[in-house]
Amino acid sequence: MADPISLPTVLVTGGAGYIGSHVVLALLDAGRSVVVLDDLSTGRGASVPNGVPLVVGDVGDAGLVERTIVGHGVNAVMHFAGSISVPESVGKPLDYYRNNTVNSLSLIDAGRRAGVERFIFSSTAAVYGMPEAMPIDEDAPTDPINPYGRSKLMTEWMLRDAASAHGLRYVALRYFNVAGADPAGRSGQSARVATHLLKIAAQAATGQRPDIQIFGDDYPTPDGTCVRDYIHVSDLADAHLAALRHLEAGGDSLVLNCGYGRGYSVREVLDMVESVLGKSLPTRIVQRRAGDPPTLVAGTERIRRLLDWAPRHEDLRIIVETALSWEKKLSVSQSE
Ligand SMILES: NC(=O)c1ccc[n+]([C@@H]2O[C@H](COP(=O)([O-])OP(=O)(O)OC[C@H]3O[C@@H](n4cnc5c(N)ncnc54)[C@H](O)[C@@H]3O)[C@@H](O)[C@H]2O)c1
Ligand SMILES: O=c1ccn([C@@H]2O[C@H](COP(=O)(O)OP(=O)(O)O[C@H]3O[C@H](CO)[C@H](O)[C@H](O)[C@H]3O)[C@@H](O)[C@H]2O)c(=O)[nH]1
Repeated sequence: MADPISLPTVLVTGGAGYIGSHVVLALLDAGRSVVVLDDLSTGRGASVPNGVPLVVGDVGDAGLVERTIVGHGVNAVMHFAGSISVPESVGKPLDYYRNNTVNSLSLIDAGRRAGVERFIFSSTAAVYGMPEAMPIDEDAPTDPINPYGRSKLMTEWMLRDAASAHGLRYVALRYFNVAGADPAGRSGQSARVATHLLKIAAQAATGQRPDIQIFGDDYPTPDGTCVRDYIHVSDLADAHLAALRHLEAGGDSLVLNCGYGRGYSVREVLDMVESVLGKSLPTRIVQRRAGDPPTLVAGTERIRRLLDWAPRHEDLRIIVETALSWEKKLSVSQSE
């Protein structure tokens, strides 16, 4: 294990949220020291482990960011803080450009002024829009179809240009469908407003909603429902550590997909939920949701090769089991 004294602290923005909290755990497990900056707009203070400093504030507050970097001896930033709902971004585009693009600009610039040389950014498969060829590799055209995807792609561009001009190096990770929970039960998806398929299914499984809507069963896919590449959140966290090690070893800037390269349909995911539960759940076929591509599957050759990343939780059953265990734990703690 690395000596925590000899390695600089990592600033994790959005570390009180779903994915950020799993990355904080992975960093601690690897013996790294961490400081979290989060405004708790969707995250929970309780998701930040005891002993990890939590700075409550806005990632767009450049003075606060610089003081945090200098005060904690930070030399790498992992940037998760942002707004994440595609449909909300269509109704409130300027909020998304402000929180995702403008605040990222402020963070990158504050980091640069304070001497941060390594930056890892949460990007998204939404930058590809409606791609034709599957699996999607990183050289596929980027053509996002909503403000969320555009707000993230602009941040990738800012990082690319800042890297050329100012010597920082970065890894932009384009996540596909993140799901599951820490296998040790320390964190999980705790969003107050659920939109993701597996979170919705977990809420139905724990009696928090009467049924699950399936958004369309007339897509050009084997069973008519949309196909997605679900990646376990702890494997995604490992990818962040691998990206950090890559940058710390002097590696070049990279843009990488994060997925497994294998797709499951909505029905297949719900079948697995029912198999794990040992009972069926009420489902309803409703209209297609606007903006859903039929199939999104990541090309993963690049991340496996360049980061030497080897996922440990690739089995859909593990993703579903960990998500359900977390939801049970959360619903018990919320009812207490
Ligand atoms: N969940 C997914 O499937 C998915 C897919 C692709 C990309 N991403 C990206 O991953 C990142 C993390 O997503 P998540 O699912 O953990 O969401 P989340 O909402 O659980 O986490 C976001 C965190 O950022 C914080 N935050 C938001 N705006 C902030 C601000 N201005 N200043 C400080 N903190 C702020 C929130 O309080 C929250 O803790 C996001 O950037 C998201 O766009 C997520
Ligand atoms: O109640 C639900 C919820 C979802 N779905 C379906 O399940 C699939 C997965 O939907 P999610 O909302 O879980 O995830 P998305 O594929 O829409 O979105 C994910 O991928 C996007 C990129 O395309 C963004 O990165 C986004 O943040 C990330 O969660 C979609 O076909 C959706 O229509 C349902 O049928 N019923």
